[in-house]
Amino acid sequence: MAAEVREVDLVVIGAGPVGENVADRAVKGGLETVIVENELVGGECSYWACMPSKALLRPVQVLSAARALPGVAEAVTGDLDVAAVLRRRDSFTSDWSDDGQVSWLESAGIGLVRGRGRLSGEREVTVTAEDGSTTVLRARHAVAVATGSVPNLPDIPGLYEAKPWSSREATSATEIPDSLAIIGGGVVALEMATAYAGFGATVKVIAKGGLLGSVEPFAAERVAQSLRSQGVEIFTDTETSRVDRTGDGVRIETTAGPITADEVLVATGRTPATADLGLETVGLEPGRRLATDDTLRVDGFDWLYAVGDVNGRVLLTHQGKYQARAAGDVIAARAAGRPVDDAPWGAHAATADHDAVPQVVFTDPEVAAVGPTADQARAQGKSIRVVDYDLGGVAGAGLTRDGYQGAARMIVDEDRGVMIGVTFVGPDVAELLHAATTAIVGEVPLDRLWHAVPSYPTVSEIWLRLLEAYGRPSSA
Ligand SMILES: Cc1cc2nc3c(=O)[nH]c(=O)nc-3n(C[C@H](O)[C@H](O)[C@H](O)COP(=O)(O)OP(=O)(O)OC[C@H]3O[C@@H](n4cnc5c(N)ncnc54)[C@H](O)[C@@H]3O)c2cc1C
Ligand SMILES: NC(=O)c1ccc[n+]([C@@H]2O[C@H](COP(=O)([O-])OP(=O)(O)OC[C@H]3O[C@@H](n4cnc5c(N)ncnc54)[C@H](O)[C@@H]3O)[C@@H](O)[C@H]2O)c1
Repeated sequence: MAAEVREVDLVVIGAGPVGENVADRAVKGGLETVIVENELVGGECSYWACMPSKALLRPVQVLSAARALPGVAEAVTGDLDVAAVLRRRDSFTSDWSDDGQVSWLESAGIGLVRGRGRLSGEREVTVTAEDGSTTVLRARHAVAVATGSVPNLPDIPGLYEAKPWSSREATSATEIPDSLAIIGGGVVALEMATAYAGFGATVKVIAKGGLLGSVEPFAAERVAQSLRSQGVEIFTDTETSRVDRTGDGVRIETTAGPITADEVLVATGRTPATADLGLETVGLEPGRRLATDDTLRVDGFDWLYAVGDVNGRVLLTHQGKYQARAAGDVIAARAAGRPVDDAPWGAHAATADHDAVPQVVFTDPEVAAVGPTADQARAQGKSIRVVDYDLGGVAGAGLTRDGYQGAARMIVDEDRGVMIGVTFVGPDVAELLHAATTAIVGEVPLDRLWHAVPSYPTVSEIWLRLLEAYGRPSSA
């Protein structure tokens, strides 16, 4: 069967949140654009990651909040209705149908070609559909790779054969096992430990190092304490040497002794999805991340872009979509010969990837952080001052729940008089984060920040307390 050949301005491989946004911006910039998708339009985030995981976590957090509030606690007499929680989760994944997202592609003027896309030479992508038919897509201007990432499976004897869960099975489960062991101590591990413990499963976390390595240690410690208080067993600095599926579950040999459970979830990070992408046809090594400049153009190419998880810059949906806006716009600008604004903080540069990446870990308590931790800032050679404050001491926090426990840290760059990093840990801190991101990106001087008055009595009063603890610069 002869391959169909099509020529368009831009070919995007991967219709996750990032690929969709690259395509949308490029179409808005005047480019004829086709997107290639092998599974579901919407990608990992929509069906097996952000959306279903947060849909699983929210009821657990709400129940915990209700139980912490006298007058409300008395009204909550039962446990979670797990079947109802799973049904609500299904609605967020549209029952794993991408009809809605396909309609959106159509309305946005983006062409869709279903199948596995592989580079087959300069500016060329060959798509193999499920029925084996092929389409050759030739790009007049650019190819953008937005194929995301795949879970790591560590080389532990017996693990592959034991058919462990990945985050896909954990986020799409239709039944909750009585017990779940989790290998890994990162974000996926602790969010899923929170959800499954909330559903009544016995959860054991096996981390080869510490927990939540990317956040301030005091925040990770509070999450660990809370999980332990819910009955989650946490083994840190624990190596796994073997995994076997037994008649009634799994048996995991570790340096802390054997651990048994009905299921085992492996949450040990992710690898850029470049193994089967035809990278060798353009002189690149398969399996590696595609390193880019700040306009998301792959180093050494003038037509190849890599956006989102696949470039390994930041593995977060919102940051990938931020990159996508820059990439779609710059591809369109370069194609039309319009000026490119790739200076730091310019319209075509993903500068925030380096200095101002916000992330919320939706555990209970939540961790919300942006910018470097104190250790990271010191390692960067910055002259910093660290300001800590007890979040539970803020009037709004006390109103939010009785015995509110939380902490806040602000990191100030003493040479510039601006904050560069903020961490909150506590119930419902997620929505506090954007104010911090705004102040960091805007490089708002601390003496001006005193004029941004938080409403009373909200949790946002933490900003005033942090500034007071630092001291008003003009009155020093
Ligand atoms: C359990 C979990 C929870 C998460 N929660 C959050 C969260 O709360 N907030 C957050 O910001 N981030 C979260 N993340 C991270 C987030 O999911 C990713 O950063 C995001 O999905 C990256 O988007 P992407 O478009 O780059 O890749 P993906 O979403 O992985 O999309 C890539 C798409 O490309 C397709 N594809 C791959 N190869 C090919 C090919 N050769 N041909 C055609 N199509 C191809 C795939 O099928 C997929 O649809 C979570 C991740 C996990 C695992
Ligand atoms: N709320 C959110 O923003 C959110 C939620 C989930 C996932 N994510 C993103 O998805 C990505 C993947 O999450 P993740 O938790 O899988 O990765 P991660 O990088 O957060 O954590 C990986 C964990 O696995 C451990 N590990 C690595 N190799 C191991 C091995 N061989 N044996 C045992 N343990 C090993 C590490 O020590 C670490 O604790 C992250 O980059 C994260 O930012 C974000």
